[in-house]
Amino acid sequence: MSNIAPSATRQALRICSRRCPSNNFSRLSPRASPSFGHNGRRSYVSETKPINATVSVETAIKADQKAFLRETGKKPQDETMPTTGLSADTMMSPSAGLLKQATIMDEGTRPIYLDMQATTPMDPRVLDAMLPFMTGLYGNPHSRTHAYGWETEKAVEQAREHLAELIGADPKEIIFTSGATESNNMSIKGVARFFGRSGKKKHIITCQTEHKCVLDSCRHLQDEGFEITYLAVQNNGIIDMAQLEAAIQPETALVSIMTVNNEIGVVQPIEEIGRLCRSKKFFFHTDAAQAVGKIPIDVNKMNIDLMSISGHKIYGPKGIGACYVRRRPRVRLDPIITGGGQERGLRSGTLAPPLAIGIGEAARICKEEMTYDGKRISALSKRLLDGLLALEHTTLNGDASRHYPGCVNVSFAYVEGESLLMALKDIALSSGSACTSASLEPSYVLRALGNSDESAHSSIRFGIGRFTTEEEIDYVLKAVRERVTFLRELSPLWELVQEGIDLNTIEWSQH
Ligand SMILES: Cc1ncc(COP(=O)(O)O)c(C=O)c1O
Ligand code: FES
Repeated sequence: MSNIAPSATRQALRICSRRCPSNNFSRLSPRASPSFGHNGRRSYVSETKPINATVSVETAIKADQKAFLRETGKKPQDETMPTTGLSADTMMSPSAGLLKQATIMDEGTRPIYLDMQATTPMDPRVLDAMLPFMTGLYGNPHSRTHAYGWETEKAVEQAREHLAELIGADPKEIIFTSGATESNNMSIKGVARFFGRSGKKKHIITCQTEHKCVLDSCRHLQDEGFEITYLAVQNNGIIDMAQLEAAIQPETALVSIMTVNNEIGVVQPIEEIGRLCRSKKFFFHTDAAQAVGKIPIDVNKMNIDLMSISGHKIYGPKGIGACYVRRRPRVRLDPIITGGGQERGLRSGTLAPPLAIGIGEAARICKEEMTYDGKRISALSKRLLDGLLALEHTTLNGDASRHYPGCVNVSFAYVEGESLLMALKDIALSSGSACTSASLEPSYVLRALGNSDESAHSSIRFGIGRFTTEEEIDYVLKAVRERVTFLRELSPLWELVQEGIDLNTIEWSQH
């Protein structure tokens, strides 16, 4: 096996040792984790094999890098990073050892990953749980006549239990889907179509800062004759409860308001919304893709009737999600995918057991480690935010206290966000949600907060997660400070501001 073969185990060691001050590699000994050599052959690291407990991560990474260079004969990084101006030597220096080495396809050094709202890296423990179901345990969980089916079904049902435990639900209320997009479509279109059939319940309330998949589901329902209220948000990104109450009609069938916003991290008053919906006797759906596993959620305490969950936002696999659908009082909905009647008839089709088991394991770990992760992420977030706000003309977008700390969205006045992203190529960041980052339009979420186009254009989202380290935050702070200063010095507007000129008083001539 190649010395530098990528493997879940080696990643696990790096990740764990970063989190544990004792550097005790053996604490999280992975079970049989596969390694993939360059020849593509698989081998397993045994569970009991002793792991060198004295090697520091830094040394391990550097040794890996050396082996990589020896084996491939490659230069560490060809020439320079054009936008950072860092030479290959600098990139490989001990301080730049933070830049992770790629574990796939000889990619060389990789940016620091701070885009946790787009997706999270899979926890190696999740991969360990999934692997047997991608190899020997390949039964169809819906097969009732033999052990292959039974063993897979048992594992899938255990995964369902883990998900249910994380949100205080009954396992029977968990429906596996392909992700939060499908869960949102299923909840909103499903409830609307079921109750809209009578012609009496054809009104839905949502909010302008929802994820595109919620807004788009609502647009489709508008085409089918439903009336939708898109609530505005206040300047802090939170909805106004009085406005929500005022929007209610006798025809209202559903309210859909997200728990944590994916662009600015604000947390909506879910418990209050749930109480209001229950008292008015219509259903409450929440897109909790960015909230589940990160902040405590209890579907009963919060009177949530439907909830969307995504696997890849909680250190699980992509392509799997879940929808919580309340049984008492029973939520009725028209299924979108029909056929064999799996998943209580709400989502037909053979389940993907490795993915379902993966999201279940991810949920189990989240429940167990939420307090620990929460404390770490809050401390890192404070360090980052304090450092960023120490730069002049820099502001946090969204409410500072009703806020999930792992999502920090900041506007840097007089700097163009896309230029800053380009200048920060050694850090994986985004100026908004992954699905809209292809377009250079200013974020509709920031616009809904009342931000100007300029402010929305100068915003960057920093996503902190389970495996982010203090060293990474410090690297990011230093890089942002240097490059914001550099870009501002190029800006004529910044020069005017430095001269004490109020830009609002300037009359720009038109050509
Ligand atoms: C708030 C929110 N809802 C829904 C989604 C879509 O989730 P999935 O990728 O699982 O379909 C995302 C992910 O981008 C999200 O952040
Ligand atoms: S080695 Fe310390 S937590 Fe994993």
